[in-house]
Amino acid sequence: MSFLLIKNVDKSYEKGKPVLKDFSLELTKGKITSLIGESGSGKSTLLRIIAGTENKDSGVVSLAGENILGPKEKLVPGYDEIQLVYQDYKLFPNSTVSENIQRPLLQYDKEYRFQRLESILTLLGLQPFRDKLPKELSGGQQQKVAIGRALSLEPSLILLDEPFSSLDTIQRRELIYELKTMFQKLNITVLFVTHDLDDALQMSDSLIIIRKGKIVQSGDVESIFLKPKNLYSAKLFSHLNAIPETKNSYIRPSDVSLYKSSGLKTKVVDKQYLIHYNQLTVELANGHLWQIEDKKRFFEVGDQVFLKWEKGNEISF
Ligand SMILES: Nc1ncnc2c1ncn2[C@@H]1O[C@H](COP(=O)(O)OP(=O)(O)OP(=O)(O)O)[C@@H](O)[C@H]1O
Repeated sequence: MSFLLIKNVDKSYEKGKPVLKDFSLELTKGKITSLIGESGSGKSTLLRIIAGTENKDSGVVSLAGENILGPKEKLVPGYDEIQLVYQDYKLFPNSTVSENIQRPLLQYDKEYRFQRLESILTLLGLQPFRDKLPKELSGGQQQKVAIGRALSLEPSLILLDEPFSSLDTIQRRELIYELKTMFQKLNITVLFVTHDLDDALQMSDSLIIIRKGKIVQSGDVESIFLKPKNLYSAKLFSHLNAIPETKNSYIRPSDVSLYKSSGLKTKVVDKQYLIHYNQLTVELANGHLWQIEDKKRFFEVGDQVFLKWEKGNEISF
């Protein structure tokens, strides 16, 4: 049964310029889902509508059967059980870590507040920083405080709006792993919005791809990778090489094998040293350029290289 239900939601800020178009989506309880889309595709608008802090023009959003209303329909916008975490943390700069985390709990009694605070500090490994100010913490630690603050109200749905964008790769990987494990343990439903496929895949196996306010494809990562519905979904995962004399057939660089003699004849025009292979740009007889992976780091610029791939690995639309 779906826990979060979004049905036929439309939203535009300006007449004739829809940001979300007949948008529908269902999430099951306790599942982490990544939503990926380029800048301006409507991701943040969608999250604000789900959180009840943005009005929609039409459609329905419900959580566990309860309709989520926008600011126009609800006196105090937002819901305790739905928490939105932003890229820029939005911490109170003059409040300590503990004060920031407890902030949403001010109307609760002292004992509950203290108990929530201690469990969150422990859960997120923030005990050593409890009396520090945000500016004394790293970006990753500040984001953990923001997530701790969101968790203080025991939400059942967490919406993450590009929360790792300002962190470096190592910090990001570590934090994503830590949070993913924690969300699973707490059985919290998470919708993680990003424009970075790597981050999306680190966080979950379930992916929604949106473009210009519409879902382009959704499902488990492997099935989207193996059977992308369109060029946009396919290109999110890797470069695509257009196969000559076909209409819309492509092959991924990782599926191409390199030979010294037989196969599709090409010439190396550029070589780039990458961590696991040399990335070669090769020119085909028709003048088209392909990208391929030289895992043995054998070929040099100017060499002839012949290419083959297994039948069935082509991606066709
Ligand atoms: N409050 C607003 N008022 C007017 N236009 C807005 C508002 N918020 C967003 N928009 C416009 O709606 C479109 C979608 O924006 P949105 O922030 O939802 O996309 P996004 O996918 O989250 O983009 P990004 O990754 O850059 O944050 C953009 O064209 C944006 O300029």
